[in-house]
Amino acid sequence: MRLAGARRPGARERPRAGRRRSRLGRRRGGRAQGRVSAGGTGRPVLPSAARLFPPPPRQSRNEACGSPVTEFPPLSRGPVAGLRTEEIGFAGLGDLALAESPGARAEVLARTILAVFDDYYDRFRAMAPLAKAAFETRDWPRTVALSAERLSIYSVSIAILAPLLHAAVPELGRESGFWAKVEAHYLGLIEGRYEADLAFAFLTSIRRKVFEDEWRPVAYSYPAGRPGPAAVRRETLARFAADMPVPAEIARQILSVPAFGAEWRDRAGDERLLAEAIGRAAAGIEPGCRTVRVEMARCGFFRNRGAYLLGRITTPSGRSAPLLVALLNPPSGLHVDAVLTDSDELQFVFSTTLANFNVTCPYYHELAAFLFELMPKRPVGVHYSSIGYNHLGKIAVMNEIVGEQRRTGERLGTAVGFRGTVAIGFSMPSSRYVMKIIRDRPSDGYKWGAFPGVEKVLDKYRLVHEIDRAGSMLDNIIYYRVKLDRRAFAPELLDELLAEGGSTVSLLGSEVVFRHLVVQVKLVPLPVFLETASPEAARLAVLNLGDCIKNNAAANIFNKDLDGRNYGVNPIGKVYLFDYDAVEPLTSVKVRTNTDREEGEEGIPDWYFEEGTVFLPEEMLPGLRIDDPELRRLFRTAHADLLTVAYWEGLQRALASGKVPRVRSYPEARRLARPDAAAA
Ligand SMILES: Nc1ncnc2c1ncn2[C@@H]1O[C@H](COP(=O)(O)OP(=O)(O)OP(=O)(O)O)[C@@H](O)[C@H]1O
Repeated sequence: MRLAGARRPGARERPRAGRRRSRLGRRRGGRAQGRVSAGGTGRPVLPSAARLFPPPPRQSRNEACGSPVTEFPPLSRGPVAGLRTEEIGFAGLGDLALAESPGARAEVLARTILAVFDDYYDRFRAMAPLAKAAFETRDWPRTVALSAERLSIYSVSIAILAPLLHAAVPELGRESGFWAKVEAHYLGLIEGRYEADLAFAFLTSIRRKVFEDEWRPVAYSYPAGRPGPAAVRRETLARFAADMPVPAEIARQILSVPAFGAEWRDRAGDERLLAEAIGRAAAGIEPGCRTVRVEMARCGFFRNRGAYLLGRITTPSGRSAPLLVALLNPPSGLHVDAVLTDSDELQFVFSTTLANFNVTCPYYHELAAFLFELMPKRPVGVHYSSIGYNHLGKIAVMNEIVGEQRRTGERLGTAVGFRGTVAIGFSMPSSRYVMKIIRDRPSDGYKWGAFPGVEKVLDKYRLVHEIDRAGSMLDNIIYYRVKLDRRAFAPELLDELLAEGGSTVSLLGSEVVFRHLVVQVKLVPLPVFLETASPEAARLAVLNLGDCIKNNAAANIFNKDLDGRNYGVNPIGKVYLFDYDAVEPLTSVKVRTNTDREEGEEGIPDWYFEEGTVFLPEEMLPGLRIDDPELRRLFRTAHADLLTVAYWEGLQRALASGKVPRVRSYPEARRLARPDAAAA
């Protein structure tokens, strides 16, 4: 971590944790240089000149619809309401007493695990219709609760069942061949099911938990006995065809796909506007085309206060554009808010930096494949995660990384950019991912006093995975007990991993075993990006950096290490925070100013001695590592509010009172132009 707003490492004093008001604790030389302090800082602060009622937080430039940001959740998860796993686990295991042979016991165990999986999967699937109903009835707290429950239900089921199995089936730990028997029975039981791969992944998760075993990607081929891909695809996508100009009738059919049970504000008007938008997109990809085909996923995508319909527009020459219809349901009624037809814009709506979608379609492979066709710049594994199949996404991502390595023969080496003091980042040159581990101890240059330990840092990464990342923080996939081929590592990296992360990394024959491994999508670290970017791209990145900081804040996430090195730029120019060891709830931060100063003890401001994180917004700019004076000016002008106490305190008040700012996920310009738009 680095100090927010800090100069280059070494250029300023490191704040000490827990500094108190004391003559011994004061700094010499007048002005303290601390922008954000993990411990205390101190010097007098005059009553702030901040306005009592600051303007509401500005909406981010790169976003535009309506998804409320959830509040900062506690680190520990509560039980999932109504989960029957424990009940089922006990009931199933009762039959073990009757089963005498190892084969019979293995079968009972396989059936028990499958019953728990079925319970989990039933509940998981029930959540999408519930999310749809919550959207229709505007039950927003329910929507947020469902989204949180959906994220945790898989791991909670496993966490409950694994110790039960351990206690009830002692031979699990003793007899090495017993698990193979369980697996063989289980495979027989799930054969032919559509969700067999998910069921199998569930078994391996249980196995990993029971054995505290190393983790290995589940390579499970499509099981036979369920509809083949073509048949399923026909069921997954609805198809429409029309002559140009596109008639409103086509739009009517598209809007009927999820059969919304809510009152429309002006359905006929929406049908007309949607048809026009489709026609414009078709003409855009093939000027003068006479006909158009539209394929729509036969489901609704629900997230926070929004619902989305997803499809593709194809012209006679075979050119195509994605189609995303964004709907809102405010008290004035259900309506189409925006229509998007650009892949990069869709990519942002489907970003895993936002909450997952609840999707009313069970065919997750076909949906993930369709999403990949529409947004090919994102790895396919990430598409599974964006529709809530995080575990399959996790497997797909690991398979992709292993596949990338086999295909390119590249080796894992230290990631491009600054070496972290807390983490070691590594990747392959053409990989789409970065992996990292947390060091046993921070390296020189660590600025935050006592190191809280590897687990506490991982907790922060887990926390960010579990919240709505407000379109501004990368998701983290955390693997436990994963092993990778030793030959994939550059020797210097391997030496560093073993030396600096010995409690996490070890060698096991030809494998490197990790107790934890964080994987994120690879970005270009901001300072590296700015070194080579065109002036236009650099300007956009600097503007997006400000938006990113604002969206972090709207999610109640404050990165006290406000240093440009912790932010990265993706292929479509968006900026995200990727380093989480210095994140804190914004509501716990003390926002202070240097400009208004009370007479304090020997000219030292009171905040210098305050406990906790003290943040001086006016001093944040130097730390962002925007070296070009023109770009710095641009940031200062476009994001002047970020440099004020009023902005941050206003946001803190909004968060504290539950008035959580909305995060928008598509550009304002894509909203449908209506005569009543101002009123909406
Ligand atoms: N998602 C990512 N995309 C690209 N590079 C990354 C990513 N995550 C990490 N890196 C690289 O790995 C390095 C270390 O990662 P990270 O910033 O998380 O470490 P850290 O020790 O927490 O940093 P700090 O010392 O600022 O606390 C980064 O400086 C960057 O070069």
